[in-house]
Amino acid sequence: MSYSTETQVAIAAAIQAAQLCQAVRRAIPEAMEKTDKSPVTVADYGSQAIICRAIAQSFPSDAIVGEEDAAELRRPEMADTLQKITSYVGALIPDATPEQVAGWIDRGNGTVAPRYWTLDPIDGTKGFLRQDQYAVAIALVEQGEVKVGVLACPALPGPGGETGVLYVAVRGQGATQVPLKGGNPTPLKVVSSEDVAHFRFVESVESSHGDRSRQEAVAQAVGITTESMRIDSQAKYGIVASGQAVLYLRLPSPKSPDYRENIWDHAAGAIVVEEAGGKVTDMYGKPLDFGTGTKMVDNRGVVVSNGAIHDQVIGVLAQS
Ligand SMILES: Nc1ncnc2c1ncn2[C@@H]1O[C@H](COP(=O)(O)OS(=O)(=O)O)[C@@H](OP(=O)(O)O)[C@H]1O
Ligand SMILES: [Mg+2]
Ligand SMILES: [Mg+2]
Ligand SMILES: [Mg+2]
Repeated sequence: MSYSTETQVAIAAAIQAAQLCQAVRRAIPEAMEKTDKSPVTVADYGSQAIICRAIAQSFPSDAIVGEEDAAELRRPEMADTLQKITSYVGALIPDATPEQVAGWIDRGNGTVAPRYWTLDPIDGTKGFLRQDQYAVAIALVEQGEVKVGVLACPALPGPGGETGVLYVAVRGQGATQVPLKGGNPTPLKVVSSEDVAHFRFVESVESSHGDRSRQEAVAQAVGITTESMRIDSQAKYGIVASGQAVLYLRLPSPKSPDYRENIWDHAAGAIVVEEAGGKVTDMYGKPLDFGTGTKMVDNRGVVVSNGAIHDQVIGVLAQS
């Protein structure tokens, strides 16, 4: 299957959602209280509304599993927030009503099915608020395997120095990056074995989303001598896919050892790296199973590499 309509719909939706997120972020006052999460709330919901509407229009019978839902938003005390979201959505979809917006968001309340879409309207919410990295992630999954992945990273510098990159991958057809503002797509390729300068690893900015000391020990054991790059969101997958780092480690945090990863936090990024020639598994070397539900209950941790060093990383993990 070529998945060309699916890919075009996901690309257009990701670009619009990213525009909405950037518009919300530009309006964040510099002196905003650190604890005020309202901008990310507006952008999260607005982004999910745009994406679900687009998918539902083109693929009315497909299930959509999104991170957010509109239950909170429908409460009377949230009317102002819903209005605000509707005005941001309305800048892209004229005449959108609050009721429609809530309905589009709830279209993302589906469950995992033989064929379904998953989306993270803003991945890296903490990065979004920090004016740092975040991503809009959309993926199509069939029989537990990701077939299409589209990842917009609106704050990430692209290869030409411009800000904002769109990563696109289709199973068996390779992966490309293109400036979010438009331009020519270029193929993505992971770090090659000779490219020692890029033998670096990436991990989360949030220390509670991983096990930093173990991640550092594993990286050192496979010959990575430089300090980690810390980047929010699935932008980390883009960094590995584009050959800027050889490894992304996400090991269970000692504070939440039973944590299971969400499908929407990995689906789009994983196929981008795989189609760029890399490998993605859990910490035991098992493929990520996107068919078990919203949480990947049969996987622990995530290891993303250029492929060449993968078995060595899994071997070190087995012994440590
Ligand atoms: N304990 C724990 N362990 C692992 N992962 C967790 C944990 N808690 C949360 N999350 C999920 O992490 C998502 C953010 O991704 P990152 O850690 O890559 O980015 S960041 O450093 O937090 O910005 C974040 O996604 P968003 O909610 O979309 O931001 C969460 O789904
Ligand atoms: Mg997320
Ligand atoms: Mg999110
Ligand atoms: Mg979240």
